[in-house]
Amino acid sequence: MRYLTAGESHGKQLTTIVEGLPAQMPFDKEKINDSLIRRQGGHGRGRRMQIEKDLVDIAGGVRHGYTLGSPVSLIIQNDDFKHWTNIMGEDPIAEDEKVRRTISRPRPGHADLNGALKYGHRDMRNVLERSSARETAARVAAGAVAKQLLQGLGIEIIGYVHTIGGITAQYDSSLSMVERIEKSNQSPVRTLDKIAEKEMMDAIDSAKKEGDSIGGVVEVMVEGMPAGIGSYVHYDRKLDARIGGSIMSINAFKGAEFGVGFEAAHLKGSHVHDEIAWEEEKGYYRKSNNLGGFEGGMTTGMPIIVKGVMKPIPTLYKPLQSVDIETKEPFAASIERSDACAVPAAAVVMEHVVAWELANALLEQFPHDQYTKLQESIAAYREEIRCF
Ligand SMILES: Cc1cc2nc3c(=O)[nH]c(=O)nc-3n(C[C@H](O)[C@H](O)[C@H](O)COP(=O)(O)O)c2cc1C
Ligand SMILES: C=C(O[C@@H]1CC(C(=O)O)=C[C@@H](OP(=O)(O)O)[C@H]1O)C(=O)O
Repeated sequence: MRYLTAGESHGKQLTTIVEGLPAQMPFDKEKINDSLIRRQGGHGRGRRMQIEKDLVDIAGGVRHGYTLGSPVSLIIQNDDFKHWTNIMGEDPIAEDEKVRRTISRPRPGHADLNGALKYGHRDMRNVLERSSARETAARVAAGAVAKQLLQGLGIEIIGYVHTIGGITAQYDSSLSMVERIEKSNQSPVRTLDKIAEKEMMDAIDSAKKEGDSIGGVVEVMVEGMPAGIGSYVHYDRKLDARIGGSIMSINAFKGAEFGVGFEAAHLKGSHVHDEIAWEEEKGYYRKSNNLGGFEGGMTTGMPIIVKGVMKPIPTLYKPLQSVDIETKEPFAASIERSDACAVPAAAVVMEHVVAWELANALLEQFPHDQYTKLQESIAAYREEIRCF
């Protein structure tokens, strides 16, 4: 499976094309809309999210609630476009107007300067429009399709906030998937800890008041993946590496860790490696899950637990020093609007990019043109490894 996204932040629309889905897969557009709405929410978002109401339009690949096996085309309108038609329109504009609207002041921490240098854009709007995390709506749409593929195979996934601005959620690690889904969805900062939730919101509010921004850590949990998905035989087939790469590709994400992750540097092997056991009903399992569901680039069959760290939002009301690329003079950056914290939204994004990698790996290992055949193959494989 593969997908492409197109569209600028203040352009007409975002387009996602998903190719390689099996035919006959139940397809519920409302599930995509639920994911899109979840991504938009969260304490700390800026004014743009009051303008947008992300809803998907299906423009191909689906008929009467089932996939056809042809590319699925997903469209999300940018409601803000109506305010940007002369800035973002495709027709040429008068030279003086162009000069007046040119952005020549790069923001530290964003893609502005590097993108301008690389593509030769003297107007950095040509960079920021596509480097904007508006594109994550298109990725969530693709991931929401992947989630539907996973659900029919008994695989559930949820993302929630672990840390915001140094406040870390404390939650019972034995919380079930259903409890995690409920708590994450009910929380305005998508965390599982009510007490931390209040502190996180306060941290966001005070950063905002100071004209600053904060980042955090997001965790994704997956249940129901069979063991042995991915491969150890080649670097680019290691599923944990692929997931890590896709997490790092989310705007502002700076790292990913599985299970105990970086903490492994301080622990003895006997406190890291998960002992193996077997029972007739569930087959092989681990007595602990310190490695977060991966060994040798393959799933262990235990829940996947993966975290991603998001840096603070780069666009700040509090000015940072930069250099105007026209005058080469230093200036203190000032802005019109921005999120103060988008970690809750990023939890939803990460959930969906991980879902995509899992669905893709399953289809790679069990290639099928028809969804029911994929379901049968996975069921047979589960049975085969249970009594292996
Ligand atoms: C959901 C989400 C919302 C974001 N909102 C903003 C924002 O309002 N302002 C901003 O400057 N950056 C925002 N970012 C981060 C930038 O898009 C990101 O820092 C930028 O693309 C540069 O990429 P890098 O940080 O990965 O190097 C957001 C990121 C995510 C995931
Ligand atoms: C539009 C979204 O996020 C945007 C991501 C973003 C950035 O620089 O990444 C900057 C802001 O855009 P604007 O300048 O239009 O306010 C955010 O609102 C979204 O998440 O849908």
